[in-house]
Amino acid sequence: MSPSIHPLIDNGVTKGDPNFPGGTLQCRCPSNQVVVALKSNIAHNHACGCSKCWKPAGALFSIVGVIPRDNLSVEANASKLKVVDPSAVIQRNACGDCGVHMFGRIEQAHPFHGLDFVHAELSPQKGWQEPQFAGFVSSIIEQGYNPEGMDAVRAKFQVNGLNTYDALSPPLMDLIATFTAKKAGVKFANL
Ligand SMILES: N[C@@H](CCC(=O)N[C@@H](CSCO)C(=O)NCC(=O)O)C(=O)O
Ligand SMILES: [Zn+2]
Ligand SMILES: [Zn+2]
Repeated sequence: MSPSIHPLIDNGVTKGDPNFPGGTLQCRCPSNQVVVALKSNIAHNHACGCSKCWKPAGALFSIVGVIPRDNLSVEANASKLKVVDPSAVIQRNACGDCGVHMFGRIEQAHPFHGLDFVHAELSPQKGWQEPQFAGFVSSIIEQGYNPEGMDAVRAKFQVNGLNTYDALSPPLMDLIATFTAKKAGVKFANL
């Protein structure tokens, strides 16, 4: 049987609307939901196998994308938000009642500073950017996934048109390396 990666991957990836204007995210409480407004589409949406990103029950992977922090505002029940792990680079603000992560924010100097991490599946609107790749794939082993099943996991992503990486995608890794090089004062040259 093929592994259950995430409902948005298992049933085939649905393309988003390239002109999607944004929408809202809601937590999963039956009442008094935390509501977050997003003023644009997300970017770099990806499946993440790391141990820290929120996943729906039964899923091996999270689906998470980024949005400029200025495009995100909490519209209702902000008082329910709690930072899951204050020592993490990404400060994941979760609903203290239902546990879903509403947004992750980076407050320190970091290549992704200014971008918030969000889960579009918490939105009632359709058209968000579809997942573009799978990152931190090998990290699922750290959470107890049998290493013998990894070929099947990677194959399932490939069948759905998603490349797999054990960190992030090449454009994001290039951003991280550029930030690190600039901080060190490296001068770029066409060697
Ligand atoms: N093996 C570790 C990896 C954790 C990790 O580095 N996660 C990345 C990706 S999260 C979304 O893409 C990261 O940037 N983490 C920073 C943070 O979580 O604060 C594990 O599985 O835990
Ligand atoms: Zn909630
Ligand atoms: Zn992650």
